[in-house]
Amino acid sequence: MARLLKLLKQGPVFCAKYCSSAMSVEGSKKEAACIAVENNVKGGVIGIGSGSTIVYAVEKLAEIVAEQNLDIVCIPTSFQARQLIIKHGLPLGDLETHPVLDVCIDGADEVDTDLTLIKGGGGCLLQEKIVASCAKKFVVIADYRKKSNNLGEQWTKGIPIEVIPLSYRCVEMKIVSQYGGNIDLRLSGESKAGPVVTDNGNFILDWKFPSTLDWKAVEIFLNMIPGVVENGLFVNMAHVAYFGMKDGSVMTKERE
Ligand SMILES: O=C(CO)[C@H](O)[C@H](O)COP(=O)(O)O
Repeated sequence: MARLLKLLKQGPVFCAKYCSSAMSVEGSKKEAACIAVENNVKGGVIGIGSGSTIVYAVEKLAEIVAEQNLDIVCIPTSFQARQLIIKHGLPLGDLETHPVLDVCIDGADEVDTDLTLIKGGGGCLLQEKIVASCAKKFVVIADYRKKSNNLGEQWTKGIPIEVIPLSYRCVEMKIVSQYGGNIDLRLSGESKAGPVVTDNGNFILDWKFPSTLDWKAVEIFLNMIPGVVENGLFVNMAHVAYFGMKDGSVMTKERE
């Protein structure tokens, strides 16, 4: 109890839930997702992110919509998100009819102390960034492995960059000549020979950057390269992050 009281006094970083047993990664994703939905969804237009953590958020959303008879519309950020919304019987909308969202909830691959994010581990960064940019509030949900002091400490696969297929070699060369590091074209693996093709028909480059950089400058540089459609750096976008911690607590970090 003393530890709980101490955590509750920690200003914007506080413990929303506490239990003493060690939590699995999946358990911590679920805790973060549930608290984020409880705290941020009161109805209205909701952006639904992609990945494994968002699955728990949609389950919780379906639960509270049924319990509280909430009036919502869900805007998907990917094919996966659309299927999740449909599976749970939630109202499906799009940006054409709902260009302003009340809140967007999404996972992340890494979150630094400024709430700068790397996203796109699941290859959905383009639609994720578009939908998040239309939301009055962008809420990130993540397990403890995603919380980091500097980008690259936790997520070692690099910054995903969505590119028009014919441009991928030229884009690679321009990035490496400006900043260094190395780049892999993301491949499908065993499911299909050849590159991953995004929901938008593009390729993904994963850039392993050499050091901590000025992320806003990098984001702008990347998006100025002809052939780049979007990159997985989300700078000054997230308003709040919920981290499910190993001890079962949920840590909340707001952008300063
Ligand atoms: O950006 C994403 C997909 O493009 C995901 O939100 C990110 O990869 C986190 O996924 P998970 O919740 O499975 O850890």
